[in-house]
Amino acid sequence: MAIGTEEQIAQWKKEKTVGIIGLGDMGLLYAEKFSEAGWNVVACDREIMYDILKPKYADSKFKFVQDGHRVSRVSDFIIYSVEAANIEKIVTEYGPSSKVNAIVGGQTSCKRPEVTAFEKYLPDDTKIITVHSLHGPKVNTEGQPLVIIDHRSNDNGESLTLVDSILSCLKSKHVYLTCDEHDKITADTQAVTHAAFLSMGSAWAISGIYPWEAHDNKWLGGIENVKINISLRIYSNKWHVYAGLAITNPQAHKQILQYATSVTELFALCIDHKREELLDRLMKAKEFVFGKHTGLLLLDDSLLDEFSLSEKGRHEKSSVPNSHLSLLAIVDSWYQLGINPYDHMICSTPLFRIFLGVSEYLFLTPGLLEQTIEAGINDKAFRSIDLEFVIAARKWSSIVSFESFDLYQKQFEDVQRFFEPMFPAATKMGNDMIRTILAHSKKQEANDV
Ligand SMILES: NC(=O)C1=CN([C@@H]2O[C@H](COP(=O)(O)OP(=O)(O)OC[C@H]3O[C@@H](n4cnc5c(N)ncnc54)[C@H](OP(=O)(O)O)[C@@H]3O)[C@@H](O)[C@H]2O)C=CC1
Ligand SMILES: O=C(O)C(=O)Cc1ccc(O)cc1
Repeated sequence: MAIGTEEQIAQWKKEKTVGIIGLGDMGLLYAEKFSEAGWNVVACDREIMYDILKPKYADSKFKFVQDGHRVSRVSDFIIYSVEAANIEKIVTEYGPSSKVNAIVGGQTSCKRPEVTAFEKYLPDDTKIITVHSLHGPKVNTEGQPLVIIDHRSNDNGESLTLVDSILSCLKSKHVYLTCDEHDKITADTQAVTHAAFLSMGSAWAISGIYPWEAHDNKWLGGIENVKINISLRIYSNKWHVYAGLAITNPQAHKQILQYATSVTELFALCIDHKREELLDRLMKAKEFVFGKHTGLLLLDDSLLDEFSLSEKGRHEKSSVPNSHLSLLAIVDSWYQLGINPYDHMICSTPLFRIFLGVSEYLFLTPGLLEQTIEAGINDKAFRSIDLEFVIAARKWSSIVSFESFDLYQKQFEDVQRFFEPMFPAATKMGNDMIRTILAHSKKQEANDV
């Protein structure tokens, strides 16, 4: 990271303006952080919302204006923090108002469509340096990966130094990539992670199950708490974030399809009682993904026992062996696609790291994988929910490959309604759980050095 000298930054804070178009969760996070750090910030939301939102931002440190034209005209670094599906339309509208020589970027989760819109609609004098914070708005920005893509600046790093300096107040880890490197990595990491947790939520909802309440202790214990809390965390968010990330990234379609295929094939091996074939396939996947693993595990199951959404779950310890189809399938997908998930750690979201952590725990805890395979083959207790999980994984994959934002929204919101009453408790529990996991993984990193 090349940030300016103290004097240079102090001077820039007097002269330069940062513009934010779209004051949703991420835009507001940036506007508040930058203005608190002493930068001049001008921000807007949808024009028709101006009068309604004006009182809300009256006491803010940033200046709230009517629309993206007013942001663009005065800003030296403009960030579009809007829905991915609307990026082209919004850049068409405000792009031509960009200040001469401004640096323009965005926060959308897939960069090719965003950069294509910038190339098409921004004046030639503008520079394109775009960003992506690899975490949600409720996560502490400190130490999280922040991707920066210097796509068009041609000024020997001068614009990049300004951008790095502005972003430095987030205290994130700056990761420099090209647009296509970014989209490939996020397809490998985020898109498949979301597909798995979305499918779990769909399967529970369609079966009318609140897993933390199940009388037969099927979803008790640390790994189960992770599945429940992360799934509910995703469903408590806005559907367009996940839809945009998966649908607009062609590289994600292939990964999500492979995940659905792995889920289906592993389930078929279980119900056909093809034990040897299942074992052989999972051992190959284990060797490919975890063969070179040394040191401590990212996660410890017992660390997570207390994060149950039910009183009973926090106190009772006797869980039943689960077939863990969702976790077996992710490791199988990585193997089938030749992806080493550890290669992407530098550029990973908290949810991806947690998903890798529980998969690693399942495959590397002595005896657990064998117990899981046994449950998958012989225990009928999880059959019906596993069947719903297979259907859900395939449904999500079809929706993404048909690029249907409408179906995505409908499918997402159906499940969202089912879990809605639990969101306040799940958000609190999920935040505590993620904080514990992140603190634990920092300790592991220190131990591994
Ligand atoms: N949430 C997350 O965890 C992360 C999201 N991202 C990405 O960042 C972007 C923003 O996400 P997020 O903040 O969560 O989403 P939000 O929906 O909270 O924010 C988007 C905001 O942009 C507003 N908007 C829409 N059209 C315009 C316009 N023409 N002019 C000005 N504002 C407009 C929206 O208004 P309205 O609601 O009325 O449409 C909304 O307030 C998305 O592309 C998302 O994929 C990236 C990292 C993390
Ligand atoms: O951590 C995750 O995967 C999240 O769900 C939050 C998130 C959503 C969209 C992004 O572009 C980046 C992070």
